[in-house]
Amino acid sequence: MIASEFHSITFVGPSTSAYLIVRRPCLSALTGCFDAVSNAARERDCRRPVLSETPISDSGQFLIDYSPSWSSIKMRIGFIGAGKMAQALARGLINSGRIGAENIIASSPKRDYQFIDQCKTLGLTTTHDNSEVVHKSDVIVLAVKPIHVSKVTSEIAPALSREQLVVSIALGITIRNIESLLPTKSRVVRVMPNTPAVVRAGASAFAMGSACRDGDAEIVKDLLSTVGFAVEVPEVQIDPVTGLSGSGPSYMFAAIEGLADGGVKVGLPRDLAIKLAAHTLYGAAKMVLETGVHPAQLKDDVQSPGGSSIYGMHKLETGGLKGILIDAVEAATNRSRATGDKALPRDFRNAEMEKKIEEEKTASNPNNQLL
Ligand SMILES: NC(=O)C1=CN([C@@H]2O[C@H](COP(=O)(O)OP(=O)(O)OC[C@H]3O[C@@H](n4cnc5c(N)ncnc54)[C@H](OP(=O)(O)O)[C@@H]3O)[C@@H](O)[C@H]2O)C=CC1
Ligand SMILES: O=C(O)[C@@H]1CCC=N1
Repeated sequence: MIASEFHSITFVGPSTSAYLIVRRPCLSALTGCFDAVSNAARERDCRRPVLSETPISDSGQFLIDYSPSWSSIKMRIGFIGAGKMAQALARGLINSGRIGAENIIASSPKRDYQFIDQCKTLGLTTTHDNSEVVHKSDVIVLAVKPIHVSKVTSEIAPALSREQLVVSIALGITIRNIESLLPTKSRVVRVMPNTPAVVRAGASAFAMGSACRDGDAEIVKDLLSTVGFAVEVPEVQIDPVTGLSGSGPSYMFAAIEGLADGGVKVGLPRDLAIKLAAHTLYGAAKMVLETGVHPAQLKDDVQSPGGSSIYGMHKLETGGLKGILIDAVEAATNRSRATGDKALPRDFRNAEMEKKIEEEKTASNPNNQLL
């Protein structure tokens, strides 16, 4: 807790609100007082506190409301790396109306104007200085390729405080590794999102680091739920999530393309074929989610005896459709695991890891290229 930011808490009424005197109206002020506030809240059987957006008096008095979610806090989000996934998340968050573009900053080393133009179109603040992102953010998203993680963590470490949450979306890099690269007790969360976050139809899983506080999982879930489905998982499941939903949009785009090619082959115009294919995947996914019926049953409902779809299905199974999908998820999961191991600085590897990395190099990645 930063003493200069925290003055006192006075409870008002039985359970739903209190006054907190702080000097700065930002999340760090609230999270800085978090222990005191949550202890007081727990005693009163209250839920997570939310700070009012504006002072209710000239003396820096803010209202804490215990009933709503964290979403009304003015959270500042910083992206280290402003590539495809960072932009998808930023665009999804902004389009939700929950986070203003003025509260998002993104950094990239590129001094050409493409990155700046893309971010400016979104209304984001941009910088080439990663520490500036840290200075201006409550939540810092590491959105760089795995090979750049150790470099950017060493750059941001001196500027980082325990009041900030570090969210890594980097392929394969473990929480333990990121924690080792940052100051002791840094609050680290590992997230695997996917690009449909851009249209707020993402699927993300997250795992909490060892120094995270009560309430951090809610902050992350709240943010990710703004751009789609979000679920907390044990970290051991993050590589499998990467193989399935993190990488999955690419499989599904290929499926749409393939279905559309089929449509074109049998005489449909290309643009119509793409629309029909996309709506078909969208509708099938929506049915699974909204009916709760097992996909095998929904598939059977389409296939009349001797009808067209069982003929199509026979072709797909002759080609091993489900087996290929299983192989794809498994291969991508293994690639995620191996990438994380290889991207570790040598100091963090042990003999067992080195052996696994060497085996993986020879078996499945003869060129051993890092991403
Ligand atoms: N794309 C996807 O669908 C998903 C990606 N991810 C993960 O997200 C991370 C980013 O992926 P993605 O957005 O696709 O990749 P991109 O290459 O599009 O973005 C990476 C960004 O990081 C920037 N960068 C490189 N070095 C630094 C540095 N030292 N400081 C700050 N920024 C730097 C790059 O700039 P420059 O272009 O100048 O090199 C680029 O803008 C990866 O770890 C990936 O595995 C996770 C889930 C899904
Ligand atoms: O392929 C990649 O590197 C990233 C990770 C998950 C999806 N895309």
